[in-house]
Amino acid sequence: MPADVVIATRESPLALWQAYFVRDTLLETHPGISVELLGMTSRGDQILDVPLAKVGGKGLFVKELETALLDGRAHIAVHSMKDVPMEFPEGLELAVICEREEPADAFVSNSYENLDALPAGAIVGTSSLRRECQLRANRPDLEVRFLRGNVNTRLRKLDEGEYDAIILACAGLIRLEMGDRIRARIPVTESLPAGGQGAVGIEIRSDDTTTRELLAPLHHGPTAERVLAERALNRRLQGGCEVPIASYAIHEGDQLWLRGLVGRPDGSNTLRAEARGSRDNPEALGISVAESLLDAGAAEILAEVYDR
Ligand SMILES: NCc1[nH]cc(CCC(=O)O)c1CC(=O)O
Repeated sequence: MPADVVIATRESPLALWQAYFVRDTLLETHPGISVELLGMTSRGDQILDVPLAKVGGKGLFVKELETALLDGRAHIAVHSMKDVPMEFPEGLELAVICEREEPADAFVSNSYENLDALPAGAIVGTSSLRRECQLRANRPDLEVRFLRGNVNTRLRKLDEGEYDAIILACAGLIRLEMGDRIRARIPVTESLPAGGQGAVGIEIRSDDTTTRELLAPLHHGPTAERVLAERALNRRLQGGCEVPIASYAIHEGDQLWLRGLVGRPDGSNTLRAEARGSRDNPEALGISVAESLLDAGAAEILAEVYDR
């Protein structure tokens, strides 16, 4: 007997945490149903030594999970919202967005308290072009070096002394119970987060109303408003977390305040735009901030990144 809900999941520690979180919440909300995990190894986890933008970037992590949904081997796929492509394949859609964890980037180091404490020439590990461009713009004297792999691999490389510090998402560390590795939360004014960072989303087949109803209680409206605004910005700029685009929304009274950034990875040109808008129409806000960035020259910067 297949379970009532089969969750397709990657097998990295963070992906498994997210899948178990959704399973446990479903079981609490609907006592008596059965939930199973279907693990799959994503190509994104295997290719460690080249930038994501070069290996098919968008959706690398997501594709195998989506195939399992379309084949009927699984009912849902659980994703970090910042890794989910802006468009869904025919027949699939985002059903819910769960409550956001801390969205900021984390400064992680065994020797230094925060970014300001790093001496000139210190080696900082990240493979995110978004983190790199902001880091270089703030601290052109640092040396940014490439770093990929799952959270544990990155921490190991730091501990082995390859880097003076690394930048990770606070959310991943907190979820993996390694929040004590966060030496400093980097203010969003210094490292504006990626669209969707810290939020978990659940994808289903569009025609699967049974599963959609089971999932409904997991939806967190305020998080969804923020993430929809952020993703609308990314969608208008046609790029996700593999390109140097940041997008971050918060509530301010009954409005949403969205800040966006596009930067040259070398830190030499960083464009910023922001706007406030109705929380009833997050998409319109995302598009308008994206258009301000385009007016300022974002398309040229992004084209350079894709050509590298
Ligand atoms: N691209 C990998 C990835 N996808 C989601 C997270 C962290 C957790 C989250 O944002 O929900 C991470 C690791 C990182 O950026 O440090």
